[in-house]
Amino acid sequence: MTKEQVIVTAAQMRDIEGRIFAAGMPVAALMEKVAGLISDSFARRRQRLQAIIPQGQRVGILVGPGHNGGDALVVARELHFRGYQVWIYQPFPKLKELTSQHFQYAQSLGIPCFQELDKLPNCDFLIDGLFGFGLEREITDTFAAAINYFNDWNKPIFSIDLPSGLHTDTGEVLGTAIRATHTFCLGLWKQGLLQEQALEYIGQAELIDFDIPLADIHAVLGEVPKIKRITKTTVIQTLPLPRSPITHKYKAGHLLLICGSKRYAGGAILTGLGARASGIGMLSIAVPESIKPLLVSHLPEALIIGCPETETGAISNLELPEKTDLSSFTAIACGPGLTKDATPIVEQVINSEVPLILDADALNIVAQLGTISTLQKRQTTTVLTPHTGEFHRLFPDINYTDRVKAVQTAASQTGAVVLLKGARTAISNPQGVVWINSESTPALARGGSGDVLTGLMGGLLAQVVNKQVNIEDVVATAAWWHSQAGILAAAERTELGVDAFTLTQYLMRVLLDI
Ligand SMILES: NC(=O)C1=CN([C@@H]2O[C@H](COP(=O)(O)OP(=O)(O)OC[C@H]3O[C@@H](n4cnc5c(N)ncnc54)[C@H](OP(=O)(O)O)[C@@H]3O)[C@@H](O)[C@H]2O)[C@@H](O)CC1
Ligand SMILES: Nc1ncnc2c1ncn2[C@@H]1O[C@H](COP(=O)(O)OP(=O)(O)O)[C@@H](O)[C@H]1O
Ligand SMILES: [K+]
Repeated sequence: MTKEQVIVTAAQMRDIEGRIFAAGMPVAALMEKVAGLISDSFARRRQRLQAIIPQGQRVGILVGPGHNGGDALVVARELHFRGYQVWIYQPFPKLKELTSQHFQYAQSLGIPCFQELDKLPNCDFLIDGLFGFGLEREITDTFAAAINYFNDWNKPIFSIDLPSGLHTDTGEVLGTAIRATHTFCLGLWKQGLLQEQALEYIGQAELIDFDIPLADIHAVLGEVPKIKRITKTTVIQTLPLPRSPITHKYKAGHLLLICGSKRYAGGAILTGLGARASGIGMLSIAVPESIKPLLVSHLPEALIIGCPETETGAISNLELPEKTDLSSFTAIACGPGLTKDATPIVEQVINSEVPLILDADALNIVAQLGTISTLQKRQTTTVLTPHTGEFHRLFPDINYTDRVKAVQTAASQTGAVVLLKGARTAISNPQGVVWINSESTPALARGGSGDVLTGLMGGLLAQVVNKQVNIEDVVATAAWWHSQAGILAAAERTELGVDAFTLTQYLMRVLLDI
């Protein structure tokens, strides 16, 4: 486990912090260290912003009553000595002791301090140290008004630990919250920063590592924490790289994709292209007979299985080649573009004993058949990849405001690994081990990008399923890879330039970078 993978709640962070202090680290020394690191990072970022804000020397520091405010005051002092024009806004009648001492010292240095909004001078940046992980109740009255006022300034805001007003664990807005352009998360990632509802407030998030001993993290979270961020480390451990020099095509997985209909032919192509990018040894794609020529022209390396079709152009029954049955495949991915008319096909694959990914229409069909009763029958690996709408159809009784809890419940009820898609995709296995994909791009919010993910994941699963890997690690690796391709593509082509086909062309580039 690396520190970049760790995710903590406020209570866990407090316990970890408590152990450090109990071991002898003085609170004031830790605050100095943290604030020094923040000041360095702020100065580096400000330099990068200089092209946009040429003068950029005037900094307003927002100070709260607790140690988040203390951090901010040390940053104020540091920036003052580095030649910035600093002022402080501190409206609270009572401060924690250490914070109060730093406030007194800042005043003695002649840094202007204000309690009222209408007296504040102009500035180029704001640093937000109003509340950190100590915020547990709604912000109201003067303090809420102040936050809204600063948001309206439209200046870059750098938040210390998390944007003031966000709940540390759920990411929900407690009354109102600072809309930061940048967040310096201190020590370990707070769970709230990885929740979708917090995203509009965080801006760019950066972890400030202040050398928390791993032993303290393990003591509080256990040797293997349950909820983690997906990072390159997991991905490198999971990818089927390097390949064995003596492998052959049948050893590198045989994936069966079941997808597409006359109406949704493109979905089948995108799923196939996603699978192609995974490096799969053998790829078979079952589609309705009438779209077979189209698939052949896009994926000449794949075995396209043309199946009999319904009047509506959906697959009516799986007609596999001679001497082949479902057990001939190492994995099956089923769903994109199928339409609901393919119900018998979905029932058939669910009854097989092959590792199975269900997506899109296959999920809607499962919901109609009865999610839990249908999936509990399965003896082998099942992966479900719903977006929020599909999730709701599958699990109408699960509240998904806390997406982490929702995905854990869904996985435990069905015995499947569940991936809940979104801006911050969350993945859980039935035992509640969760991965959160914390780097992505809204460029992916386009029809067809989920089909690419299903193909990619199917291809990975088929290659590694018989090796000693956790299925949730494979699913997480596919999600990470897919998002990184989106990020890379958006960097070169803007957030509007990443259609699903283009996305498939960037998948391989991600691997070159690792
Ligand atoms: N973890 C670490 O290792 C390190 C942590 N560090 C820093 O400490 C921060 C945590 O500090 P913290 O515990 O003092 O809490 P913080 O978030 O500053 O604010 C709580 C204060 O706000 C008040 N308050 C609460 N709600 C309110 C409301 N709605 N409206 C008005 N007031 C409200 C509450 O007062 P009370 O509840 O008593 O009224 C309390 O005084 C952390 O985020 C990080 O920046 C670093 O310095 C070093 C390394
Ligand atoms: N705002 C966003 N930020 C990051 N990723 C997103 C965002 N919106 C959607 N995505 C990703 O894009 C993909 C969309 O999948 P899905 O909704 O199944 O699309 P489709 O069914 O059209 O292929 C998912 O992987 C999802 O996580
Ligand atoms: K803050």
